[in-house]
Amino acid sequence: MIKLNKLTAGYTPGIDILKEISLHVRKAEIVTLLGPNGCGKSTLLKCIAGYLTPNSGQIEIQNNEVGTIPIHRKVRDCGLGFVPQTDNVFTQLSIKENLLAGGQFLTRLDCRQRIDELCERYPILRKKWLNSASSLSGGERQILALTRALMARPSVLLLDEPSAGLSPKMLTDVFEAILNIRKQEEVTILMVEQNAIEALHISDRAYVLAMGKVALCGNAKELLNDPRMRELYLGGRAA
Ligand SMILES: Nc1ncnc2c1ncn2[C@@H]1O[C@H](COP(=O)(O)OP(=O)(O)OP(=O)(O)O)[C@@H](O)[C@H]1O
Repeated sequence: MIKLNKLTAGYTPGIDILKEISLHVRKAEIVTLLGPNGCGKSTLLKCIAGYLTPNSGQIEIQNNEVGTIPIHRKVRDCGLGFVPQTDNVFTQLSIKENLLAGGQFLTRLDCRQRIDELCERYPILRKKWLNSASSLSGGERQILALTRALMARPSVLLLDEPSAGLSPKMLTDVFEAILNIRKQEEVTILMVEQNAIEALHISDRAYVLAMGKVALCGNAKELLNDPRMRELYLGGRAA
């Protein structure tokens, strides 16, 4: 579903942030990208999403090479949904307007049906329907961001730190929503997370990046108990 082959990318000519990264995410898997600050996790998502063109290597979504396709076409034509870490909702717009923006490539009827379907799942959206998104709590805003991305029925969802800034209770709610999205939509999910232990508990597999390279990868439950994981990333903490 997502396949990267020796992906190399950076922001400045001659300086590679990502160095020959190869990874894959199978259909309906949840895979988490972990690693210390600045190792390139968000850069990797930006490359897959189409904000950054790779210097070399291949990016496949649903077996199609998409390395040079810009984000709006990936969303419209390639089944991509992307929830960035910041600015992931239009705070000046209402909940209704945010969802309509997410459904811009749908027909009017399909858009209305999709909104009904998602509001049934997340009643808070209907409850605050005409309120501005800026009035939502952090957790509610994250649910809106996820829902807006789901409007286009993506087959692949990229999530950049969905738990950033959330309280433990909200983190649990958002991670539960992510698990439900996988179940209900059969969507393939690649997410970047700093809350490693909690993220590993809801993931199938994980990759740990260090200095722009894959340092470790494997089954999420096994990684939780892998001493190399503790050494590399958890600062010696037990999982
Ligand atoms: N727009 C940009 N222009 C130039 N350099 C950038 C840009 N965005 C990120 N970088 C640099 O790329 C490197 C990787 O950053 P990135 O945000 O991908 O790391 P990260 O692993 O997601 O970090 P964090 O966990 O702190 O969010 C860092 O050295 C960062 O300073």
